[in-house]
Amino acid sequence: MYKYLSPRSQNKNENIAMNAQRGSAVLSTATLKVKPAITGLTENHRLRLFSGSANLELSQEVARYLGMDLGPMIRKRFADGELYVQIQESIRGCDVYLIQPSCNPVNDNLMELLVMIDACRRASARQITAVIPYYGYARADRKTAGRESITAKLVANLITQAGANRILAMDLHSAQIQGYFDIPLDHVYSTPVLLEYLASKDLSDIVVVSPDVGGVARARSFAKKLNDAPLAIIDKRRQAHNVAEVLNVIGDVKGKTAVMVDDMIDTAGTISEGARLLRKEGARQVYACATHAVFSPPAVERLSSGLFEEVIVTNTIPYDNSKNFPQLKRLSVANLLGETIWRIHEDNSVSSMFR
Ligand SMILES: Nc1ncnc2c1ncn2[C@@H]1O[C@H](COP(=O)(O)O)[C@@H](O)[C@H]1O
Ligand SMILES: O=P(O)(O)OC[C@H]1O[C@H](OP(=O)(O)OP(=O)(O)O)[C@H](O)[C@@H]1O
Ligand SMILES: [Mg+2]
Ligand SMILES: [Mg+2]
Repeated sequence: MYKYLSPRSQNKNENIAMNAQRGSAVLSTATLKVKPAITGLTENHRLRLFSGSANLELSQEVARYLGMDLGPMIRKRFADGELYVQIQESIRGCDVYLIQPSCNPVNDNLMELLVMIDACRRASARQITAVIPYYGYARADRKTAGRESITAKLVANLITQAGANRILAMDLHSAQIQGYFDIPLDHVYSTPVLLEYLASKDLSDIVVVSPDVGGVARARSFAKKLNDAPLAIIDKRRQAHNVAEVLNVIGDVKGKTAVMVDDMIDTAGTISEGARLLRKEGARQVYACATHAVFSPPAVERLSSGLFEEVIVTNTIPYDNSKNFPQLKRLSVANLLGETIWRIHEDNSVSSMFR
């Protein structure tokens, strides 16, 4: 499976080494490959990285991995609240990567992404890739009742219409969102980062649990990579928006270490109600893993109430450290995103990172 580097030195002249081994790539110092972005070797296809304001810290980490700086960009608001963006260097003929998760405030962050894409298109960028570590509006992925919008599709239309040529997204809420785009979309997963951390904990007698039906494929794949651990599935219903009700657990959890896996934790209703049921059914320990820490109130209260040994999330969404709680572990997906950007730029396989 793909093995990512621990944060690299900020030395811009440092090279990344890639050593392909049996279809998976292991980064090592054995074979060095100089990045064109650093050396200017392929000047026509220069890679440029820009960040929106949604998660600057993550963008900076990605830039560090790639051994480059974030491109200069002015972003400000006019007196009336409208947004102004100007790229501060020529990007004519460049391959531009715009990093912007559409997290809360979702409409502002989404609009900023659209304006950035439009600015790059009008500045004659050769290719524009929208790097969207967290895709907002993803849960509106179908009509669950009459006269609703499929907003995830609307967002895909907006991003495409703005001028993006390609999307890089991480752990989309549902796989079908890939098909909402008619431009290439690389879908990557935080799994290698989560699994590496779990491996360091040396847990035994694991059962991987999907907290709802939508998470089954994700949990099954996770279980396979955890030495073919058994799978359990929770039957969750929603009688109202933002209200999760768990009915039953399918599978044996008694005496086991339950590792719940989900794409996101929002209000934490799903994961905490699920954990309560797992405890009731005799699970010895409960770990929660999720890529996107949306953490809308009262998530922190629910997650720190003693149901979990640990709550393991990533940094696709920025986190207010004042809301930390003892069980929270935040892992970085910056190197994984950086490696993916590099592979896209170099026309190398992305899927082989996750075999
Ligand atoms: N952002 C959202 N927060 C909470 N619930 C949402 C959001 N966007 C759409 N929804 C609703 O979630 C359910 C999804 O249906 P599932 O069968 O649970 O996938 C649906 O009622 C959406 O309106
Ligand atoms: O923390 P919460 O506020 O409970 O929200 C997070 C949950 O909501 C979504 O599932 P959804 O209800 O869409 O069900 P699905 O995964 O089966 O589509 C998401 O996949 C999480 O499971
Ligand atoms: Mg859903
Ligand atoms: Mg779910």
